[in-house]
Amino acid sequence: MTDSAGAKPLVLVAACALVDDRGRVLISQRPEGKPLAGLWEFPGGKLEEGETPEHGLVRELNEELGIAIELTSLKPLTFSSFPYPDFHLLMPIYACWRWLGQVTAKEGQAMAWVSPAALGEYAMPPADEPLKGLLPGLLGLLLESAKCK
Ligand SMILES: Nc1nc2c([nH]c(=O)n2[C@H]2C[C@H](O)[C@@H](COP(=O)(O)OP(=O)(O)OP(=O)(O)O)O2)c(=O)[nH]1
Ligand SMILES: [Mg+2]
Repeated sequence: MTDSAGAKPLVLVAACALVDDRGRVLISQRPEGKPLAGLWEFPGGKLEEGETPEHGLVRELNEELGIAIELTSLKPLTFSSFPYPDFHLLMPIYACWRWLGQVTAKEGQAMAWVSPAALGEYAMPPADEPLKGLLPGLLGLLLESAKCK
């Protein structure tokens, strides 16, 4: 097996589908100079040492978007596990319907609010490809089964 256990570092990234009152999700474009530049992703980033996924995501969304989120507003949605050439990505993805403040591109990134059904029109990292088809149904299920808003 080429992708044997322990061969590559495991990188933990937490990401979030922020959902607005029209049911659209926020994606942002990875800037020039970063790996996977130009691709559209869910806001979030690498966890720091000792950080839980929820705390890391609250920090990242504040840094990247200037918003404040309560830990309990982050609803686990699904995850991605993907073998990049240099590392293995493990990325829990949350959904969030509630935040404080105006969503602002703090790092100059391009942003778009898109219908979950239209995610297929955007070029996203390979780790996100399976999510495109899953998200509309998963968000609907989560909304039906829990008080998310
Ligand atoms: N945030 C995010 N990262 C993703 C997604 N899909 C995906 O493969 N990734 C990968 C790209 C990167 O290898 C990694 C995130 O790393 P990053 O460098 O953007 O992390 P960061 O926001 O902490 O940025 P930095 O401080 O390291 O510059 O996860 C996604 O939907 N959202
Ligand atoms: Mg990031």
